[in-house]
Amino acid sequence: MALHPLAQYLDQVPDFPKPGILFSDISPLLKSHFNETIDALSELFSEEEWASIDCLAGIESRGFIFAAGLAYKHNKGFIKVRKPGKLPNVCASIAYGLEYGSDALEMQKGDGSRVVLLDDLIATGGSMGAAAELCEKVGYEVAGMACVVDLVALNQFRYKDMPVRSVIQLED
Ligand SMILES: O=P(O)(O)OC[C@H]1O[C@H](OP(=O)(O)OP(=O)(O)O)[C@H](O)[C@@H]1O
Ligand SMILES: Nc1ncnc2[nH]cnc12
Repeated sequence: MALHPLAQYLDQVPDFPKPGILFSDISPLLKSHFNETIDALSELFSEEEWASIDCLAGIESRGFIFAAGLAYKHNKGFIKVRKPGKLPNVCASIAYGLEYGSDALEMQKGDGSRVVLLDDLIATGGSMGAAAELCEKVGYEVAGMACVVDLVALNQFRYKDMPVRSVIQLED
């Protein structure tokens, strides 16, 4: 598959934040092509799908940027999936591993809304998987998952047979 034109605005940084990690930095993309990136994420879902979605859930911190942009574009609510110790009235938390470490995510109680989970990038799928599990644990229905960049070599991630949709697929 041809590389999406927005891929040229990613900066590939070797050995960050740890030796051996090739970090895909979205900073140039955010600075010059934010609207185009939100539009490309939006097109990953059909009009019918958007009509059936209640909220966008962003995974702290880079996921917040895209979930908030899409929430505004589609006039939907925004839900925070936060790192530990930041949210009051936490309903549940979950520990997970990611490409360069481990962490935990926390959420407040859900209300049965249908949510789409958003992040900037999927590497091992640890963060997205934990967030999806947590959404269901606190009482949301996961209607979809999406990110800007999929590091395809690092994951074959599925949550309950649901793929993570992505704008840019980086093969290596
Ligand atoms: O698929 P995975 O192996 O889980 O890696 C992907 C996650 O790693 C990064 O988050 P990070 O925890 O570095 O937080 P940040 O968004 O605050 O930079 C990125 O934003 C994803 O959430
Ligand atoms: N290689 C990578 N680049 C940017 N963010 C990441 N999060 C996890 N792995 C990453």
